[in-house]
Amino acid sequence: MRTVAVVLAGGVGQRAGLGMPKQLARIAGRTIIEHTVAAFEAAPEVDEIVVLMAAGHTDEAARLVAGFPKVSQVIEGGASRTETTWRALSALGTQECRVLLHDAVRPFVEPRVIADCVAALETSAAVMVAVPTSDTIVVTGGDLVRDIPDRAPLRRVQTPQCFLLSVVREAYTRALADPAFASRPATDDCGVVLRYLPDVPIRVVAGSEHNMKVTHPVDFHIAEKLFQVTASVPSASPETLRQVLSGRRLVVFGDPRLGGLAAEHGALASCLTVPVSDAAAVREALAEAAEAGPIDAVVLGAGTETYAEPEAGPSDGGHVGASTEADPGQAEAGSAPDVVIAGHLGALHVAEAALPYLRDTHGQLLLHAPAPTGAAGVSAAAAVAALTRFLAEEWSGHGVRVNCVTGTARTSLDVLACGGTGLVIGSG
Ligand SMILES: Nc1ccn([C@@H]2O[C@H](COP(=O)(O)OP(=O)(O)OP(=O)(O)O)[C@@H](O)[C@H]2O)c(=O)n1
Ligand SMILES: C[C@](O)(CO)[C@H](O)COP(=O)(O)O
Repeated sequence: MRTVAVVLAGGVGQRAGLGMPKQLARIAGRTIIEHTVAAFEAAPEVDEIVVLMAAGHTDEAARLVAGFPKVSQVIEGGASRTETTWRALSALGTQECRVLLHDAVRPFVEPRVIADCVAALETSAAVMVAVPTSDTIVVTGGDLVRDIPDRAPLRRVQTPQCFLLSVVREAYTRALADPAFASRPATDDCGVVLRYLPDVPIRVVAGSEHNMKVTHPVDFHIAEKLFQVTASVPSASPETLRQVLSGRRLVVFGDPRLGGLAAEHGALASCLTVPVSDAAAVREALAEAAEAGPIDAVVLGAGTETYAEPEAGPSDGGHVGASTEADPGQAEAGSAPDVVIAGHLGALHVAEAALPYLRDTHGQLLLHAPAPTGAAGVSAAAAVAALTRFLAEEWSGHGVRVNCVTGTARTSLDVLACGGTGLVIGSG
């Protein structure tokens, strides 16, 4: 039986107050709806994704999700969440399937939650995701407290809410035929099943505190921070790496290991050993590399391993390897530590020089952040992370992705292959 994830993005986001649907707001360089669709695209249990989008924004949604092969339809949503769900159910045809109804504005849904939901559908026709409440919940009447229910069995409800199609469709058919439903609509899909098919048990799967719903203005700040601390990339398979890298031209400043590893997967990698603290030298080197053909990715290498040599004393802030700085003594004695000069300034120089080439190929810039050790390392790493997020946002208009990594050459390849932007992997 196929499993279809339905991403409900039909709302207008009134409470968020952006003046546009909040699912189109960017967090960590990507719209919320893209993050959410990406979560289901990556879930092996999901075969197909159907997107329901607010009226007037379906073309934009279709453009945003065009790169996700599992997306089969982008449909206009309804005036209420219930109506949007009904449109989705109507679009799914008559053949039985598993349906995962998910709020587009819950972009942090975790692989474990999706897997648990699909597994629970093996034995239950209706599945809800929920977490215990850490607040005391009260029942009010006017401005008075009427009751304080026992907190232990209370749960806060999340999505996805998952069903066999025939079951959820029957519940909605009954609800829409009931004149009382319009005056007291359900706030979630399990509520429709509970009210109209009370004999169908609804299984509860443990949700996650990360699976927040972006609803109010403050949630954008929380979500941005959550993306920063939870960012990770899956380990790409050799087939994926070959698919992504084969025939692609990579220019790597420093880090010959990364260039070599990329070449093993079919990339055409050029490793440049120019001093990245010299903006003109970086520009010239890239111009020369571009003579050989379009550039798909530019990497500022020489990260962790080069900066965090154990023998580097705190006085010099770590040294920059010869692979990045042809002449490590280039940075003037007594000036900023090399880790700042090559790590931060080098990132600025490489980014500035790379944009014209990456714009042409809709390519990717990958910056290696210095290891966040010592005052110089910590501040340089933070600067490169902030630069990454800023450029990811700014360059998304050019179709150029920007990511940052502190880690091994292999992790860098995973980041190059992951399709994300604005990611800071391996440090905050
Ligand atoms: N007519 C609607 C209303 C809501 N939703 C979706 O249901 C999810 C949860 O709804 P909510 O947070 O209330 O989103 P909005 O309706 O956009 O927000 P608001 O109520 O503040 O306007 C969102 O992904 C939203 O896009 C939908 O598909 N169709
Ligand atoms: C479905 C839901 O996310 C479960 O908590 C919630 O009920 C949606 O409510 P909203 O008012 O449409 O955001």
